[in-house]
Amino acid sequence: MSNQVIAITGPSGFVAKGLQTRLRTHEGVEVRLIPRSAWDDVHRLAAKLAGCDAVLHIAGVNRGTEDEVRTGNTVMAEKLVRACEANGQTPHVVFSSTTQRDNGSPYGRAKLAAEQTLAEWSHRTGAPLSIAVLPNVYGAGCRPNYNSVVATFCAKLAAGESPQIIEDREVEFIWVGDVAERLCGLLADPPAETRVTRLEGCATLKVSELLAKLEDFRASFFERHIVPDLTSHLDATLYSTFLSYVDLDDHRHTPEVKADNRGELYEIIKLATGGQVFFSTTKPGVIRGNHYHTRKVEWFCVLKGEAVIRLRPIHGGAVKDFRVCGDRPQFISIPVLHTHHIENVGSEELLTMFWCNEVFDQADPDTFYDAVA
Ligand SMILES: Cc1cn([C@H]2C[C@H](O)[C@@H](COP(=O)(O)OP(=O)(O)O[C@H]3O[C@@H](C)[C@H](O)[C@@H](O)[C@H]3O)O2)c(=O)[nH]c1=O
Repeated sequence: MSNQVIAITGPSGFVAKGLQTRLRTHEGVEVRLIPRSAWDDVHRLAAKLAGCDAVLHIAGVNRGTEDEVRTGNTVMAEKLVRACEANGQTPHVVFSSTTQRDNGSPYGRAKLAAEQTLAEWSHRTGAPLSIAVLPNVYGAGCRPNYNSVVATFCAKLAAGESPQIIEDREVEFIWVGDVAERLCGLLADPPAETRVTRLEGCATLKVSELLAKLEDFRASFFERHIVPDLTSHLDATLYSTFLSYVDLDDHRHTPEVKADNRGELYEIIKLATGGQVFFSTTKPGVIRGNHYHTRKVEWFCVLKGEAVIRLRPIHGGAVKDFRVCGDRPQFISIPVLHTHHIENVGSEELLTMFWCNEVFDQADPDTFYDAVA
């Protein structure tokens, strides 16, 4: 795609923004944004499109009166064709259509008619045409209360409101980043004949299942302060989408301080599947620990100060010393059934970061006192 001029219609929409984000990484590609105002006059549109190698035609109207939906889809395709004809150009057009193209709704009919207009032009002129059929797209930046249940639910939940299930049907979802990747893939491979590509979503969920997931994200973020299980692509992208709707003022988290005469301890990052990250301060000369675990593993990393970490197998064996200092951070992993402690041997406060594979549970801490030496 290098040295190509690529026009994007509907550039303020979130799918188009996802494409712009992705195309930024392609060196030598010039992206030309076609604003809505250009569509008022075919000659102005033609001037904007002149010299373009490809057009990512993303602009469209998804909701509105029948007339608005027709004008915003079918008539736009007609204007695109006329503008290309006025320029005598045959750019590769990548058109974003919808899985609703076959459902007979005004929107579906308008999209299908737009496809047909473009296909007829492509057939007549030899211009390459790629039609991408998209399921329900979600991602950061999608306007709530418009045409995305994910955006509407995320915005409401993040604002402390309760979304309503209007129709609990199954919906196929695709993440905007995947749409951008797939559309760029089509863009890079102009077809000889009109090509219709159905973009598969990453999951199909009932609206109630989606709401349950997002409600869990809300509770884990605002109440439990824990990162949920993000192992699946759907959950990872839905979670990042949800967080993008959270007011920036709500992104500050203040952990509880657990202080005693040894220093302070803060649990900072808790992960439903990955345990927790925490850190402590330790006063000079003070020892923390002198305990072992039967199932938990921990990693220690001194970030500032000087320390000795000592381990001893509880069923017999010598004490092992690790001298560590913040000037050259190193992780020491602590095996189970090894009693251990950390001693601040420096003259200043010690700052240590820890990871444990379990979130600390006061009712079941798996921590047993046994002095190392
Ligand atoms: C917004 C919202 C939706 N819903 C339901 C209604 C629908 O059955 C389902 C999905 O609704 P939406 O995401 O609004 O839209 P949708 O799935 O009907 O349509 C979407 O699908 C794509 C294929 C189209 O191309 C897009 O343009 C988009 O409109 O969620 C609720 O129950 N509560 C709500 O608050």
